[in-house]
Amino acid sequence: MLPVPRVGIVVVAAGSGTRLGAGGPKAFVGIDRHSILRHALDGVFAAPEAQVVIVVPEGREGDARTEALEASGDRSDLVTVVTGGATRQESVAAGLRALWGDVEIVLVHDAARALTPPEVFSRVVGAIDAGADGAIPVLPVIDTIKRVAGEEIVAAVDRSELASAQTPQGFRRDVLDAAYAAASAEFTDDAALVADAGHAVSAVPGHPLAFKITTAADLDRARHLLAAAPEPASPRVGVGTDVHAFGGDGTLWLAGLEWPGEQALSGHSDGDAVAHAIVDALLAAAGLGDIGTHFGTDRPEFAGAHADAFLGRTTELLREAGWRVGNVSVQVQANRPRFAARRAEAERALSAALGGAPVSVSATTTDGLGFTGRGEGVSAYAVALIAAA
Ligand SMILES: Nc1ccn([C@@H]2O[C@H](COP(=O)(O)OP(=O)(O)OP(=O)(O)O)[C@@H](O)[C@H]2O)c(=O)n1
Ligand SMILES: C[C@](O)(CO)[C@H](O)COP(=O)(O)O
Repeated sequence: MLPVPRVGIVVVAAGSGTRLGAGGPKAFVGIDRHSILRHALDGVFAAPEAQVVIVVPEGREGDARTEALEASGDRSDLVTVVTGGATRQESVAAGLRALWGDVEIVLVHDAARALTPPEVFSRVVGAIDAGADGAIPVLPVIDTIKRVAGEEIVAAVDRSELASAQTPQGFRRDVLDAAYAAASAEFTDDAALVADAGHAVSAVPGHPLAFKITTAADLDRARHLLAAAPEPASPRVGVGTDVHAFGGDGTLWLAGLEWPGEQALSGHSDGDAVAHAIVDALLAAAGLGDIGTHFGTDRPEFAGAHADAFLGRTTELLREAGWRVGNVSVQVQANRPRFAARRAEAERALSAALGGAPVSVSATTTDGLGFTGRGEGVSAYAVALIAAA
């Protein structure tokens, strides 16, 4: 039974695209061989795991499900598709009604911001986790701004007091639900609606790639950016390290094995430094951040989790990004446990967790030097090779 995500992402894609002038709903216009919606969903599914509610024009629900199946890999169980309304706000409201009861944090994201990098989602969730009622990604205003009356320039506006709002815009679920229930006016974004309900909304750094595809020029810009994006060279290598101190509760888990009679390692998970070093090496090779990006302490489902959970999810993340695991080499630096008799067993366990990719495990001591030599903890160093799937 997979854990229910505590984050819900409402992807609003029900707009008509009038300003784009493509003659149909903007979300289904192609940037390249993929639609605006598909590119948006690729970013959503590379973000921390969430329920994904996709809001689309009436009659396009089936197309949206197809896009979602392709973007979500084998996580289509996280996807709900609903029909939008006449305004963005009505579409968001329809999406909110489809959220699961366990969802505590809601991100509302414009499908039109199709190239938004995953780290923007993480920054917004992090701000809510840090206590904000709401948080939105913003960019500084770079043009000189004027106040106008028709064709008359009335005054200059101090751009240092301004910012350009992007999405995903994130909120505590109870705050957003209450604000939408009380809304008595139309707002162009959810931050304005929540602020009108009396809540403070914080700003986090946005990203230039999170621009909204509104006009034909924006679509050309997106097409040029994707055309210019070089196919990532294959194969690629990554390196990862991890350290954990002894002193944890229960039994030692290391290199995917349980070690009865040995001191346990401490940490948010089971402290398996070997598995965590491999995770960092694989994510580094794929350019997908690091273990904190995807398995931070804000992810309760990984509290106490063992190697198979970490390595299985990492393998999924790589697959979703178009990579497969080539092989991994990892070295443990510790006085205990003694690996010689169980090295092959460890290699089998780690390989199984990586979908069968070959894993070599070696172990060494530091001849009494450093914290590992004093028996205070364990270090692990991993190198990973990945290739285009
Ligand atoms: N009734 C609407 C209107 C907008 N949106 C979504 O809200 C986001 C921002 O809206 P915008 O960029 O204005 O999209 P459109 O409304 O399609 O564009 P236009 O205003 O040019 O018609 C888009 O992802 C759009 O799909 C929506 O879900 N439902
Ligand atoms: C929500 C939004 O993308 C934040 O900048 C923007 O307000 C959408 O505005 P639009 O008028 O619906 O394009």
